[in-house]
Amino acid sequence: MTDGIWDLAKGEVRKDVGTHNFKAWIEPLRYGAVDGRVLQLVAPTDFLGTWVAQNFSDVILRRVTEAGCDVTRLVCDTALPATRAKATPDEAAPSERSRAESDLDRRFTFERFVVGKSNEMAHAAARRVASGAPVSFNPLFLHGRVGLGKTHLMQAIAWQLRESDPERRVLYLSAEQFMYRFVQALREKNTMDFKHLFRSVDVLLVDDVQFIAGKESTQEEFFHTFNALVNQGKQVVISADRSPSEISDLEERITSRLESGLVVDLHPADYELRLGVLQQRVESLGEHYKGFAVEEGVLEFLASRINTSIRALEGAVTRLAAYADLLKEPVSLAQAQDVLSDLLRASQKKLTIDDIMKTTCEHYNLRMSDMTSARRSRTVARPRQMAMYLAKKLTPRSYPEIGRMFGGRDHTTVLYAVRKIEELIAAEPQIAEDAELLTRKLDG
Ligand SMILES: Nc1ncnc2c1ncn2[C@@H]1O[C@H](COP(=O)(O)OP(=O)(O)OP(=O)(O)O)[C@@H](O)[C@H]1O
Repeated sequence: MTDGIWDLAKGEVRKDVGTHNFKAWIEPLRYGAVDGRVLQLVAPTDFLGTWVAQNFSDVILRRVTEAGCDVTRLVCDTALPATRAKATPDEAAPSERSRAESDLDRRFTFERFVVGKSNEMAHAAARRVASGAPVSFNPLFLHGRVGLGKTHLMQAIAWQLRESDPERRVLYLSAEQFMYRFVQALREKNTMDFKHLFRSVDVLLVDDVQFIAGKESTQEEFFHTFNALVNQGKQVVISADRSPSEISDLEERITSRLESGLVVDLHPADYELRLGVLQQRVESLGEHYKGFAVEEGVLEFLASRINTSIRALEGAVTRLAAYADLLKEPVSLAQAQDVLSDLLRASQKKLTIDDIMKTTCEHYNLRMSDMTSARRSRTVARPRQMAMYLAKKLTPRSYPEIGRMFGGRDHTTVLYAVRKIEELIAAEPQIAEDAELLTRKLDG
């Protein structure tokens, strides 16, 4: 490719993005090089480069390809990466790596997000923000343990907002990148540019905000950026691995600011959601690995056994797909257990009898002391038997051990309780439902 092709493509990009965007973001770019199918453009500042890569990649790549140079990825840096052709991915220049990380992931869209009970609130709030309607809660704060879909939802918001209005300035970045850029601006003594650029966005999405806890000047800058945007009625979306009040080393004023909008929790995925994600992954991997299939019961088994994170579920399916590709036949349950044995072991939940007692008490509205007391009234005795039954079913504890934990009871009492509940499950729908519900709650 030559400068000429870039000039040609630029003219078309201008039509796509409008004069305002063109002047602000595209005009300052210089043609760098084409390396394989990677187009390298040179940006005057780091921020501008990130912005272009995040907001205009698609249109630039399309127009350059139409102009005669087939490219599939855009890198926008302040300088040309040194002879990358020979570098392995691990050796690629650091700026190259951080640029790649700053791009939105194509897979993280609403279409590919499976909704279940545990994430429906977060999904609904994200959809609301992504609709682009006037802000009703600011910020939207999403939190949850690792791998439950925070980044996916944040990026889905960014994709949709950009798609519905390419003029809208939507910036997604991790808190770490925010800090990195801020420190760089300090070093290069251009904090004014930094402030101006961050404050001119329409929507700011900052992922993993717990990262800036304890980092004083970054927190300070983040706080001012945040306030400036919220005061102008610009939408802010934040994510973290815990709720604002649980992030230690975060200044009090920031915590209360973060709590001032809508705080939504992504809960660990329940069985149905896990199964839904597995089915979706098998379907989408089937497009790459022709004929990839698993035998009946395999996904149900994995959904019941892998309950750590959705990321772990995805990893499991990817591994099965690679295996099936070698095998050229549907994966059986025994093969899946074998191929994923390490994952299955790591996911085995260490459920305690205390957990079981607690959940059972919550369900029947009893006190923990009722589990170990000598009271025999039906309202207490039946739930206690249920808890014993669950303890036997869901933990490796023996009858005598369970008896000891339930207030020093004899092992025959536990044996009787287990049999009794089994009988009742077969005879009384209400008991069967209780047992099912509690098992789900405890076993993920
Ligand atoms: N509901 C869902 N439907 C489909 N895929 C999902 C869902 N939730 C999570 N995933 C997938 O699981 C993986 C992990 O999700 P994501 O990166 O969003 O997690 P996270 O909560 O941001 O975790 P971390 O804090 O580790 O960054 C991603 O590949 C994502 O696409």
